[in-house]
Amino acid sequence: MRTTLYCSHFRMAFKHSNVLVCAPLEHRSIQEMSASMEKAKSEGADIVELCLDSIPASSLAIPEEVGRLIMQRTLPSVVSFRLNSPRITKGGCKTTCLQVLKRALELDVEFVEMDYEVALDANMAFMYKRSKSKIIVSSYFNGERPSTEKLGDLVALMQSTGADVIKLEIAVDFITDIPPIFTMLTHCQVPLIAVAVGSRGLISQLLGPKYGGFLVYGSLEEKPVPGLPTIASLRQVYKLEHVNPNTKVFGLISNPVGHSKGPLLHNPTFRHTGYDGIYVPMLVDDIKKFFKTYICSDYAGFSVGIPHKEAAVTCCDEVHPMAKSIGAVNTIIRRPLDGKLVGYNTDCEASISAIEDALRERKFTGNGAQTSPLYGKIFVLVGAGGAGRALAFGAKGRGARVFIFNRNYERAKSLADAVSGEALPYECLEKFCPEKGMILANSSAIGMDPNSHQSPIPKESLKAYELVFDAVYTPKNTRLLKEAAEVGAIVVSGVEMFLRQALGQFKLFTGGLAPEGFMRKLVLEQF
Ligand SMILES: O=C1C[C@@](O)(C(=O)O)C[C@@H](O)[C@@H]1O
Repeated sequence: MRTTLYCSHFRMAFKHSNVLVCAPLEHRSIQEMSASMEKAKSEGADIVELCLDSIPASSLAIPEEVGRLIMQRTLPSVVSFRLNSPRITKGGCKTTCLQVLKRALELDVEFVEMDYEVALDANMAFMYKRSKSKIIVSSYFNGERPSTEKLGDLVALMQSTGADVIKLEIAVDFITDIPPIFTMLTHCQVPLIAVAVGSRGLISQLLGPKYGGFLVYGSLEEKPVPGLPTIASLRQVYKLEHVNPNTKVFGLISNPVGHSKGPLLHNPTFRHTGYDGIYVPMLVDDIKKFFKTYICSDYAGFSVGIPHKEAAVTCCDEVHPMAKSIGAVNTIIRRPLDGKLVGYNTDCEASISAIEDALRERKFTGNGAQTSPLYGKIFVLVGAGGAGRALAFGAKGRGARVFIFNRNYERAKSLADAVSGEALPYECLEKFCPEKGMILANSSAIGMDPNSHQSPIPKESLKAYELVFDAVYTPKNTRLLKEAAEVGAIVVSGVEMFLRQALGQFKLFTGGLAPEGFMRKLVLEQF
């Protein structure tokens, strides 16, 4: 009880309310660590972890240097020296470990963190009982997926060492390995830090405050760590101080996922509209397994990105007729009424309306206000994945003649058959020019960061097109769009499609209206 009270008082002492953001600092020298502490402070960290085992023992002068670092700290600190941690490849030296921790305890640094094995050392227990420092006792699992029961037993043992805070770090291979960590956080009676380590572990940090985690780790802007959010994103994008046990979780299921601007758009919009939600990137390998694992009603809605849009159809209990005919879902809602997963496609209307508006606005000479400017046009589509399907069905629905080019011809053929279009071998794209003034739409990932030097088609061939659209939105101005503009075509950026599909999603997520002006302004600022 004393500990719990202490910890909540400790948290309240911070300017950022109930969520502590901790920057773990791993460096080869005390000087670098000191400099990083200043950066962490300026980026908005509440606390730093001085990971002293990351400094080679030969260059670690204890007690002088370590003492100086602690005494001159400019942020509350955790001094850690782990024998069993992801940082150490050869295994740390126990003598050095004990000397470092002893020095930190003598100086009453705010927190001292040690491995469970070290905490069992009678000498150490004696020392930490005489210090004002709070003790974090930690355990690290690599390769093993401990069950919730095993974790529970371990926490009890760790607690019996007199720990004030327990820390569990579990290396995960898949996002579906994370839920036992959330279960532990929810049920644990002592202050607990429980995190999944690795690139698939990100949501264990972002959702930690929902489940009552003691703190959240964030990396420095200049030293990103896979699976750790940057401190800046925690402060400016996710604003975890708003997250509470009732917060609804929305996520982008995609692989890769890091390129997405979705979190930058949906999170501020939730706050702007007063909706209690958080939108997080979910690096998913197996979408079926994902939905079998994340069954809680708090996981209220999802965007679906590459390469999962087609497989997503089979994960839903119900699919909107338009998404069904397209054969791709980019939005899934867990219907509050009965918990059923319902799939939609907001890509189709988003992309086609963006193209139509650009034609109407800039060039269209008219075939009647009621008719789509795509009517009767040749619509050349590159790519036949989930986004390609939405474009092909949309264009066909507007009366365009659809031609599909895809590296895998069979996929192009099957989509072409579905929209009564024509599939052609990818190699023919360059010379394809049955008439001038065609529409070109790239739905493949060609040209997406980090491959922004690529384009699906040579510049010379673009002269045959009146309008060129690129579903890629990172970068905003892809090579394809730059070259299309240079040859005089109307260009429509994937950013416009991204915004419009997100507007549709936001309505489905919240059951309310999407503030279009606010979201458009955000998108313009972000890109
Ligand atoms: O294609 C996209 C883009 C997206 O995957 C993203 O990058 O945020 C989100 C999806 O909903 C959408 O259909």
